[in-house]
Amino acid sequence: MSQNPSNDAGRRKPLHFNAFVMNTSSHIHHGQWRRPDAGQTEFNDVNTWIDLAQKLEAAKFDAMFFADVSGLYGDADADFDVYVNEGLQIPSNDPTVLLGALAVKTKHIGLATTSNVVQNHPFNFARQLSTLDHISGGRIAWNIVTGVQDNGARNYGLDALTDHAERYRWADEYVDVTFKLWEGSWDEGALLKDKENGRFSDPSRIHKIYHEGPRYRVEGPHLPSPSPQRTPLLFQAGSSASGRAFAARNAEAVFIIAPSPAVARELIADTRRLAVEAGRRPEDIKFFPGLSFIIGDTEEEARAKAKYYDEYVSVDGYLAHAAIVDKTGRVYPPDTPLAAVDTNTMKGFTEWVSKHITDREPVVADLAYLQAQNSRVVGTPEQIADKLEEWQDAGVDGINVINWVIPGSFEEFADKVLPVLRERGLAQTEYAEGTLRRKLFGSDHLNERHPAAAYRGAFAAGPQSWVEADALRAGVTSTA
Ligand SMILES: Cc1cc2nc3c(=O)[nH]c(=O)nc-3n(C[C@H](O)[C@H](O)[C@H](O)COP(=O)(O)O)c2cc1C
Repeated sequence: MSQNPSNDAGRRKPLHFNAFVMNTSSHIHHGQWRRPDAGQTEFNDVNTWIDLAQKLEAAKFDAMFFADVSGLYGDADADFDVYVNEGLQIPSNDPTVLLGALAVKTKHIGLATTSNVVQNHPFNFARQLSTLDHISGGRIAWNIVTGVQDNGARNYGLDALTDHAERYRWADEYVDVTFKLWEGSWDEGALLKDKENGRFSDPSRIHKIYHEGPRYRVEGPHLPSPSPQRTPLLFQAGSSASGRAFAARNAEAVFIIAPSPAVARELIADTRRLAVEAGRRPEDIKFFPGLSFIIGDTEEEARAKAKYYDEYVSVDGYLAHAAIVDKTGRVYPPDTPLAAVDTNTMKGFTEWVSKHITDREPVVADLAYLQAQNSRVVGTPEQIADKLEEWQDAGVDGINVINWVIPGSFEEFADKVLPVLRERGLAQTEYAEGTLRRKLFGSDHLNERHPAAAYRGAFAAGPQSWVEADALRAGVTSTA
């Protein structure tokens, strides 16, 4: 679908801006934590995050987006010295827990956490996010990830990272359980708080879900009552064929790393096409590339700053982060041609990079190069605004702003770039009222085209015991 980024008056539509962060010292731009102005070394201190969240809210960022991992990157059995030396996502703290603190210290900004299907049982996870959605007044988003680390899988009792296609089947069942709990278990009006008649809730409007699948058996009901959004806003970040199909069915926002607006355009068009095939509309999914900015009042100043940032670059760090392992968990050397890579990890990212480097043989080190160089925009606020217009013309709806240092990168972006973007209509000046989903899509709840909506009101007429549930499933199986 072609996007029309301008409104009737010819002004640009605002892009959404997320601050992309991680509860650790070295997230994306490795080595920068050594800079004197880098505050991310103090990530254990909750005030680092509260201060940042409040600054971002004052600047009208749409959301704070926390990445997360379940273990270490790299070779499954090699030493992990490089990660520890670099502070590369170890030590790191749980973002979902942190959101509880940020929720009470902010009022408007969206709060997105990343959680891998391996790390938490869906019943417990659904309860945690409902609780956070209550605490925050409906500002929670979930970045659904399936994990990319062997070590992350081994931390949860598996021998190795689950096969790529199977990970997405796992994610399908995982989200299915959460959708049943969030959307179907409690009907509207079930919560009474009727002091006179002594009825807290209405049992006829609260349902067990009797979910049974290959990995999970969950009876329900959901323990929390419905939170403002019920289902949190759903982010996703995979871009392989299975990843795009999963996003097309389930995601409301997709985080992409694209080497150029042209590649983003292709990826977006394809995912939107798949969304339509899945019964949704192209505009039901918003796309966010990750970009970082080096901002100068003049071009010379911006270039000089880039040189200074480069002095702190850790090549070892970028290579270690981009390390791609084969299916037995062994790291490919950086000069391995991408055509020779057979991986279970970042399949989509690897495929899209190989497809779009056409002037030479793409190699594993190009993945590190892309993170380090291609995602950065160096220039004056006006030049940055021009670049963002190019991304918007390619169909993106917002930007995940990747930081070099905390809080400086976001302060600079807020002070220097956002005013120029606002003049062009490219950034919001005020928050819209209501939940995060209402701010982005105009309604508190998932729209009726989303698969989770099918569970609304579905369980009153459904099975009322495991015996009935099993019989129903057996019937469905035998007629299938
Ligand atoms: C931009 C981007 C950000 C991601 N962030 C995370 C993350 O924070 N935690 C995580 O476990 N995986 C993360 N991933 C991994 C994806 O969720 C996914 O598991 C991976 O890309 C493999 O899926 P694919 O082959 O479909 O792309 C990210 C991937 C991309 C492209």
